[in-house]
Amino acid sequence: MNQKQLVGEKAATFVEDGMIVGLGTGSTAIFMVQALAERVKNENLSIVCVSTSKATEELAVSLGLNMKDLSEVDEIDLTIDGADEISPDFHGIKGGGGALLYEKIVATNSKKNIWIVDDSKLVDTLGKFPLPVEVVPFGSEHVFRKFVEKGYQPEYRKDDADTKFVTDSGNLIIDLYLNKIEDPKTFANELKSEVGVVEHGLFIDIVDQVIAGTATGEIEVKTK
Ligand SMILES: O=C[C@H](O)[C@H](O)[C@H](O)COP(=O)(O)O
Repeated sequence: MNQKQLVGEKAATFVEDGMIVGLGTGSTAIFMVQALAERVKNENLSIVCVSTSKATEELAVSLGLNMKDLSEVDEIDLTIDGADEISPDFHGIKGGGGALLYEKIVATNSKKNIWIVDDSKLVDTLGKFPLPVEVVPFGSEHVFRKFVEKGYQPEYRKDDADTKFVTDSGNLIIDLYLNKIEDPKTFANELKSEVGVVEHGLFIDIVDQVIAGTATGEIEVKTK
C-alpha cells in the first residue's frame, strides 16, 4: 500500500462520532475521505463534513457523506488535509492543487488540524516547492511584474489546456519559484500586504499534528 493511502486511512481513525470534520483536498486527502466514508457506513457514525474544494465536495457527496457549508456550522472539530511541504517547526506550504484559499479558511476555523503526507514532503527549509499565491484577476499583471522585480521568479499556474488556472473562487494562481524561504512568517506578511493578493500557500502556526509515511511502511504521528 502506498504512503498516501496509509496515512489517509490512519487519519480517518482520528474522527469521532458527532464531530464536525473539515475535508482536505488532493491525492492524499482522497484516501482519507474514502476511508472516512467507509467508517461512517460500517460504524454508523453521525458526523457533519465541510469541504475545502469543489472536487472534494463532489467526492464526499458521491460517497454519501453529510455535507454542510462552512457558514452553516460553528467551529470545525477536526480538519484533515494534505500538504506540499512541512518544516520541522510545523509550518507548511499548501496549494499545489490550487485549493489554498478555502483550505486556509477551513483550517483557521478548526479546533484541530492534521496534515497527512508521504515522507517526501518533510523538508528542512520551505521553498523548494513553488509557493502558490492566489490573486484577483483584475490587474494581476501588475502583481506579477512586482514579483518579477523582487526576484521571486513567478509563473502563472496553467491548466491542462495551457490557459490560466482558475480557482474555485474565480481567482488566478501565481507560483513563486523561490527555492528557499528563510523567514516564512515575514514573507507571509509581506505577500499579504500586496494589494490584489487574496491569499498565499504559506500556512504558519496552523497544523497541530502531522501523520507522515515512511519508506518502511510505518506511520509517524508528530505532534507540535
Ligand atoms: O491545493 C491543494 C492542497 O493544498 C493539497 O492538500 C496539497 O497540494 C497536497 O496534495 P497531494 O496530497 O495531492 O500531494
